[in-house]
Amino acid sequence: MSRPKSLEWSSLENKLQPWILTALEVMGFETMTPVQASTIPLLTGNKDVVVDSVTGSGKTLAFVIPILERITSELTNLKKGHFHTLILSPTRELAKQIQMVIETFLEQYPEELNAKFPLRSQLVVGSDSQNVRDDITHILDNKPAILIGTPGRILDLFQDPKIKTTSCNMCILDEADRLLDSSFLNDIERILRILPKQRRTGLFSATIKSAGNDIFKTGLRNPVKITVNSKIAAPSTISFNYCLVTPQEKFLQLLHLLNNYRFKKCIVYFPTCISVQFFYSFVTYLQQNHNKYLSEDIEVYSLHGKLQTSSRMKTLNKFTESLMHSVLFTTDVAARGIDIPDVDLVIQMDPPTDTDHFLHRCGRTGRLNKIGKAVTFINKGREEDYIDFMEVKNIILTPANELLLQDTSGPGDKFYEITKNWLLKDRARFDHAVRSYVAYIRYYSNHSASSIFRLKTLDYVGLCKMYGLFRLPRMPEITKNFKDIDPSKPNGKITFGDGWLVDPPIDINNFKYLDPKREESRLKDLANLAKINDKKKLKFELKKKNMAWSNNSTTKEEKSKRREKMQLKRKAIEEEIARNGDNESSDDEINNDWKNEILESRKKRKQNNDVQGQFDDL
Ligand SMILES: Nc1ncnc2c1ncn2[C@@H]1O[C@H](COP(=O)(O)OP(=O)(O)OP(=O)(O)O)[C@@H](O)[C@H]1O
Repeated sequence: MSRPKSLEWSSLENKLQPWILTALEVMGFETMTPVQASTIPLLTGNKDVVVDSVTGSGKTLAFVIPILERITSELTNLKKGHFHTLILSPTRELAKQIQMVIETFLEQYPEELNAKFPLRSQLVVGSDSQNVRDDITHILDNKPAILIGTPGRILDLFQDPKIKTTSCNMCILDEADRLLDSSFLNDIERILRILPKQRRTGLFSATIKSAGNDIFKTGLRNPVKITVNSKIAAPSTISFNYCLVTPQEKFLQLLHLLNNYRFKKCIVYFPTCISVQFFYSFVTYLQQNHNKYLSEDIEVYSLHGKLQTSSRMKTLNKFTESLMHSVLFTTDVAARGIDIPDVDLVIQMDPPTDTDHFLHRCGRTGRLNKIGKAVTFINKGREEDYIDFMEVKNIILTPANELLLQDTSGPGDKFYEITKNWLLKDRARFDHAVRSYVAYIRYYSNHSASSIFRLKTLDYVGLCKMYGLFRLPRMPEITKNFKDIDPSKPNGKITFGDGWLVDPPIDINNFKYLDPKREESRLKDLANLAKINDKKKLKFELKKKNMAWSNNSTTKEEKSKRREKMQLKRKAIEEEIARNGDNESSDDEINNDWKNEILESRKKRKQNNDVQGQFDDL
């Protein structure tokens, strides 16, 4: 099969089924895109494919049409528990989106055919409202020919003997390089081993090169590589800009840009889930109380991997369908594949740790010949080398500082006061800010371009101010780095010149939670702590008076048991930090802020053990 000479649907050698052509007409897709013209004949005609084509170039239809063609040209009734095609996606949102595209086609599937050969699809993703048993019941009742899912949940499904994989003759990996990276590879290999060897396999991505030779772990047979526009890394309709900012003014500058630049829909990428949560609640407060910073006419949504599936899907729908100027605060969970045609502005609060993510994030705009703008904030005086670094990767970033508020000295300090005062009204906000800050340092320390994004040169004070903090959270990284920079500070104790970070402007013991229950439990903890301190004091006094207090105290045996227990606990915490990617976990200074982070994340994991994959954790 060769690529058709024109982009007309009718020019395909194997004519498409009439109902598929009707569906294309209804959708208004008059001609094929180049990637569709190249891929459809091959995948329909029994070839394995590896497809590399920029974001927004129409890869979804390049596999959806061959799937529907192949199923309906065979027209066989599936036995109970069997399915025909498996589509794998790294995120639930993308899986849902693919299913919606398939369902749009199926609306045109003729009734008389459907009566004899029903053709259905089913989503198989982690969800708060449906467990894997529900998935199985649905599959047994509805006999879907196409399953679209995320790797973890598909693997769970395949553990049930009622699900039969022997009829599966096609498997698609969308965002294949992501599915083949270390966090998913194991699951993908297990899934592919379960599927029949005699099947067609298709790999699709805008950054497939990153998967390297791992593509052959998918059991491809004589694959055809399809590369569209190999010289360009991104669609030419996207203008790539950067703005130089300082951490302290970064959020203020974001709001200024959103208030002043004309856009329809904008996606703002933050480096962590917790910073999305933090800035989303802050911006909601600002819109209600200080709307000069962000007009109430702009709708803001938040989407990240810690939200339950149903609310993630709802948010994405609302953002997609909104007719207002709307902004989505999100993480890399919405970086790949998500197709919202009206997005004309993408802002990255920080460059992503991975260059591929840069392309995928920016690729949410400028899709299929539409114009889009992608702005990346870069820390002034520290990260400018990133511009050259991206040029080497064929992405030319041009300056757009005119988008920024020009004189920030006064407004910047005023904005910090507003952020800080908002924090001071509720201790929960302060905790949230500390955790966001800690997570940010973790993100920064894991940056792949570590020679540009260096912890040692980070503006810690500015960063604290961005979160409205008034004291520097204790972290081994910071203590270490500042010890190195300023050895005159004894034991790494940091004073930061003006000392504002070590001397909180409030009595920390009287810093209250607004939530009465939380406050009650804090007061209880405080009282217990006081008791422990009293006990310690008493022991100390008794010892001083040289009295025999050993009868009251614990035996040596008990003490050594307790010490052992403490050591085990400490080891567990250190291991948890190591698992979370902190390469300084061996440091003795396991500090309170890290512990709080871990305890909090454990609590959350208990509440929602449904969270899936590392990517979805973002
Ligand atoms: N033949 C076509 N004619 C017009 N529009 C099309 C055609 N094919 C796809 N589109 C539209 O183009 C947009 C981008 O398509 P799609 O989401 O498949 O891109 P993609 O290459 O998968 O992007 P990404 O790499 O970001 O996942 C969608 O809105 C889709 O509806």
